[in-house]
Amino acid sequence: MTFQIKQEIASCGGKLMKLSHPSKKTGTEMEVNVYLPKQYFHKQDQSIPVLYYLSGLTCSPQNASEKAFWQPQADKYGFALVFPDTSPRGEGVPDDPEESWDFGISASFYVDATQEPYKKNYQMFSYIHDELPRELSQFFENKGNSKLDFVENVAITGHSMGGFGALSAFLKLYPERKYKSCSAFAPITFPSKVQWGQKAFGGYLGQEEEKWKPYDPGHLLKMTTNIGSDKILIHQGTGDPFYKNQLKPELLLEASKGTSWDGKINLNLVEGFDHSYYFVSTFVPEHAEFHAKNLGLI
Ligand SMILES: N[C@@H](CCC(=O)N[C@@H](CS)C(=O)NCC(=O)O)C(=O)O
Repeated sequence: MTFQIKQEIASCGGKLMKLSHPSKKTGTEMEVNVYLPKQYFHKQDQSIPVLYYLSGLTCSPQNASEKAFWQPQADKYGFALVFPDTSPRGEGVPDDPEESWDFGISASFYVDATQEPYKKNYQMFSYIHDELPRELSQFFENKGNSKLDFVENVAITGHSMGGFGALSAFLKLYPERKYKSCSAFAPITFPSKVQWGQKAFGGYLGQEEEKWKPYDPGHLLKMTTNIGSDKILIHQGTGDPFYKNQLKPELLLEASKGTSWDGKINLNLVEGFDHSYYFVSTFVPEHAEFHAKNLGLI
């Protein structure tokens, strides 16, 4: 199984590669964008770390590639970027019976579904955190001047549903130190407590709330022990229409009280910012610096 190169686009000092590949996990062709920073094109002694960016509801890999402005930051510090898709797509992939944009296609919530008819294709947790990094490593092995590290020296971030996906994966895989750092832009922080999350978890994982806990950051904080000085960086705009009813970062802070994550969640409420990429791109430089430090680049 390998990748097809759909397009290679010169961007900033490096190159954006638009790729697609057949996924065993989702049973579909998956699109993914990879940004190779300028350092990739000059021989490096050290391998180049990777930052994964998970997008929000209604997105494809294109939204963040085009308007989050990560590329100059990747060049500044020397990390590569991976922008996966937000769900499986294509013929036969079940969508939301209500035809809403908050569930189904482009709304996978990055979990491994256990419920019919979703479980066949909606295996996004295993796809993103296991299959995709392995496949990318193989594809890029012995290509170009530099080695890319898709598996070990990696960090994760995301926006909205993708912010949830980043928090969830970081905490769920924390015992094995899969991701060196985690940040999020306007994330859904405690999905079990809000309508978007209840609909998604109910549909993909079933109605039993116990089955939601292993993906829910609000519960994972209690199930995972912070072993050092690890912090999570979050920005949330106060003018975001989803802030008070779906995202609710205060719930995460509350849930962290008395746990090993108490005081380790750096929540920045930023006055007036909305939910859009105008907001995301404004705070990308701060998140880039945070991850660059944790990836050992500065
Ligand atoms: N389609 C929804 C908005 C959904 C939305 O805001 N999606 C965010 C992530 S949750 C996004 O990134 N949208 C794509 C974009 O801004 O490029 C609406 O009509 O209200």
